[in-house]
Amino acid sequence: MVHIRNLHFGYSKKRPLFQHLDLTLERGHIYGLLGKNGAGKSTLLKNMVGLAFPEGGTCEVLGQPAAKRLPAVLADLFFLPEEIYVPAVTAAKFVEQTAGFYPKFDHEALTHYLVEFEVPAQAVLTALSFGQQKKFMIAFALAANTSLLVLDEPTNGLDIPSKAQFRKLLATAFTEERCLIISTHQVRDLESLIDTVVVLHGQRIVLNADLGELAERLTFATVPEADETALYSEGSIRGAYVIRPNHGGMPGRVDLELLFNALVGEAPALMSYLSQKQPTHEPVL
Ligand SMILES: Nc1ncnc2c1ncn2[C@@H]1O[C@H](COP(=O)(O)OP(=O)(O)OP(=O)(O)O)[C@@H](O)[C@H]1O
Repeated sequence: MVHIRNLHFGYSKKRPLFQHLDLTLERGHIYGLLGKNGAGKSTLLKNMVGLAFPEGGTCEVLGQPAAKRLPAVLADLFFLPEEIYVPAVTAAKFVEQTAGFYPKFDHEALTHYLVEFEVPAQAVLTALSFGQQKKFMIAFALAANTSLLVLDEPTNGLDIPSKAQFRKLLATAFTEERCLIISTHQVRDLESLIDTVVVLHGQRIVLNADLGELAERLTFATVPEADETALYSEGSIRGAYVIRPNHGGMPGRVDLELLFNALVGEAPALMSYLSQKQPTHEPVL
């Protein structure tokens, strides 16, 4: 679905944002793209959807260079940017004017999503609150039914019930034919939704791993004191949060926040442990 090889990109020559960046995304997965503020998540997504152009390397989407922005590719991908701008028309008018660009657009699904999100369908879009506008666009993005759906910080501006609703609707709209990538720096918003975690750090992808596999390989715990078995530890008022190897125990919950902190803190023991085995669908570390 998305094949990025040896991507080089920077807004200025002096400050490259990506160097030797590789990433593969496949159908049937919901990817969570995590990275610190300014790591380049939005920029990476823009390269994928043909709104930023690689300086070196290749970025292919649906078998075509993303930068070509071929109509057939654009009809089968939807990109929802972090900042949204809606026109001063009703939802119905917006749908009438734009749904035609997406051959698989599902009008019934849109009605259902708008009801679930409690977005008034008759209102002029610019008269809606920012959160309501965002929910309208998320509903539209899901209903467009494209093979590739790229959502940049979709939960920004959503209240707590809407975030839960967002996770529910996304899970409903997902099929094995689709590939979803969602960026966030609010790691907890994606827990229980994504199946694969992608971490962007230091100009490259430092992790692209299946959550089930991570749960089999790692355990996350709070202990009175970290010992030498910890691959990574972080002090807390209750003791220490630790990541340890899971030696054949039951897979538990992956603490995405702790894992993220470890990866961007460049925890060498964890990096080395994870690199010992090739994950199923992308080189890690
Ligand atoms: N159009 C642009 N022109 C010049 N620099 C830019 C442009 N867009 C982004 N940048 C810079 O590129 C870097 C990465 O920005 P980007 O928005 O991709 O990061 P991000 O990981 O999405 O951040 P955040 O989590 O804060 O949204 C930042 O230093 C930013 O200032």
